[in-house]
Amino acid sequence: MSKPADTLPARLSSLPEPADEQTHTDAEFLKALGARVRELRERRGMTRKLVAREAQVSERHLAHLETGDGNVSIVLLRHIAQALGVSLVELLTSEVEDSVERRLIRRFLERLPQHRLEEVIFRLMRDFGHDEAVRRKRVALLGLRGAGKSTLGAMLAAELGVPFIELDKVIVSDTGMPISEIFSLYGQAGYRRIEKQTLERVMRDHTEGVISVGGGIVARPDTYDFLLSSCFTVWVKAQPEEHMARVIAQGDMRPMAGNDEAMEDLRRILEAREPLYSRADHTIDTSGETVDMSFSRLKQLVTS
Ligand SMILES: Nc1ncnc2c1ncn2[C@@H]1O[C@H](COP(=O)(O)OP(=O)(O)OP(=O)(O)O)[C@@H](O)[C@H]1O
Ligand SMILES: O=C(O)C1=C[C@@H](O)[C@@H](O)[C@H](O)C1
Ligand SMILES: [Mg+2]
Repeated sequence: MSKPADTLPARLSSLPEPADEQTHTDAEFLKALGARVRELRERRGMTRKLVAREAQVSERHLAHLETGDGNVSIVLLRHIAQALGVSLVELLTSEVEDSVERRLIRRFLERLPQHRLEEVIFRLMRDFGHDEAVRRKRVALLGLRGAGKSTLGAMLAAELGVPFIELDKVIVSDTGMPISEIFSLYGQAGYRRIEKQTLERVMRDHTEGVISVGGGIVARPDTYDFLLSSCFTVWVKAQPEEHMARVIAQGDMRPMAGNDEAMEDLRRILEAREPLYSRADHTIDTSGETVDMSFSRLKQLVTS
């Protein structure tokens, strides 16, 4: 049997009834939500009229919401969030619950134009996606054909006593088809899809190693960003004429066969990929160098 209220200890009898307490908490919540909407709107320099128009709510309704007097539907709240350029979750999360650091980062990102965000993601992934020490244990060599990735990569792996993985060769062995056949069957897009999956698997399987990747890996931004954020990357570079001479000297007469048109193609590809290859952690220009000279520079770069 329950005790009458007047016999309850003073501490308990002074507490609000559960129903009153709920009403109080709801009112607090609506007030905080309203304040947040207003703050976001003002931070964006948007008038109430503009937000109301974009969210398709009446200005009066929005004013009520901002003062904590209106209890809007979830659908309207979603429209308001969209008009303010935030997610529903962000709208509902009180900044008080956030650390100062998170708030600063969010404000900084809000001020950045959309086109800079991709670069921010890349840098965050590269610098914080993996522990820097872990990332440096996997060295990836990239660059055009004939750059010296296989030659220098094998030497470096032997020197460091780690496995040497040639991504193109792993793909050939997995699929049982030469690269040219994969290209003609599945196209470049198909090859890049396989390349992405293979790279992800190689990264899962190897916490250390030297990896040589195909020159075209830069074609797919997500694969390339993943590579840059998972490995210590070195662009092995050479002059176009030298790329051509080395490939021909190897007896590789694929599309590059010594003619002016192929040379022109090579120059064009190198030029187009230059800004992408330059995103690697380091570059070594092997032009006019012997293999030993380039190797000792690579070794120093990786071990310093
Ligand atoms: N300084 C140098 N550094 C590296 N390789 C050099 C250098 N000078 C000459 N070479 C020669 O260039 C060739 C480079 O071929 P390698 O197969 O290593 O290139 P790759 O970047 O792996 O090309 P691919 O993309 O076709 O696999 C080798 O025959 C190597 O001996
Ligand atoms: O540079 C390129 O575009 C390519 C290089 C090869 O390693 C392969 O990845 C493929 O043949 C494409
Ligand atoms: Mg190679």
